[in-house]
Amino acid sequence: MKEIIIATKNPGKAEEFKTFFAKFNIKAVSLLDLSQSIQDIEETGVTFEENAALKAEQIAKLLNTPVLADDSGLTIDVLDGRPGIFSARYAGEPKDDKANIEKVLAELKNVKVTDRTARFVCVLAVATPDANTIFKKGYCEGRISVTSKGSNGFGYDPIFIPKNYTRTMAELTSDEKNSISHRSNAIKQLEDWLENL
Ligand SMILES: O=c1[nH]c(=O)c2ncn([C@@H]3O[C@H](COP(=O)(O)OP(=O)(O)OP(=O)(O)O)[C@@H](O)[C@H]3O)c2[nH]1
Ligand SMILES: [Mg+2]
Repeated sequence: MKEIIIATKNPGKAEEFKTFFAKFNIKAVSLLDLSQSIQDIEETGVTFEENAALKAEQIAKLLNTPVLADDSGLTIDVLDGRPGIFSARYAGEPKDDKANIEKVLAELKNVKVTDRTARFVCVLAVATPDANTIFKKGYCEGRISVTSKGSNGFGYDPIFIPKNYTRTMAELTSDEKNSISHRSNAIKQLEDWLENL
């Protein structure tokens, strides 16, 4: 079976990549699966693209093999796009999904339902040792709920209601999330590349 390294230490993302790539008969191996410990890559970029490239290119160089990285986040219109590239650590170090959710809900406390529009963004970068890095971008439109609901998924899923749904992303099954998510919309654009892997 073909394999690809996914430069992530986020177990929620890793699980989603394994499910997507199994459909292409490709085994997705995350940094959590490797026996050697890999240092954290500093995400010093100012865009999703820059951070995805930093992760993919540094790990591709280290392992001398093609590597895919995902930089993603939630952008909320009334917060001028925050938390954006800072989504993982919006409430500070260490990374804490629950604290991030509480911070967002507090910031949107007095914001009415129609003004709570937001979207998830996912940028994938594929780095190979001897070719230019390629990028694909996917979105998922929706709005921020008033309370946190559901226990599937990760991150902000319990407070994100996708467009045309009444349940939060964390109340959807993983198949439902994977059919509409920002990550699946980005991966769909990689299909040709995956077929030639
Ligand atoms: O509810 C969510 N459903 C999703 O599907 C999703 N995708 C991204 N996010 C948020 O954005 C951060 C990414 O930051 P990020 O790209 O730097 O990843 P990360 O630091 O978690 O892991 P790594 O891949 O860098 O190792 C994550 O931690 C989450 O807070 C999501 N939240
Ligand atoms: Mg990160």
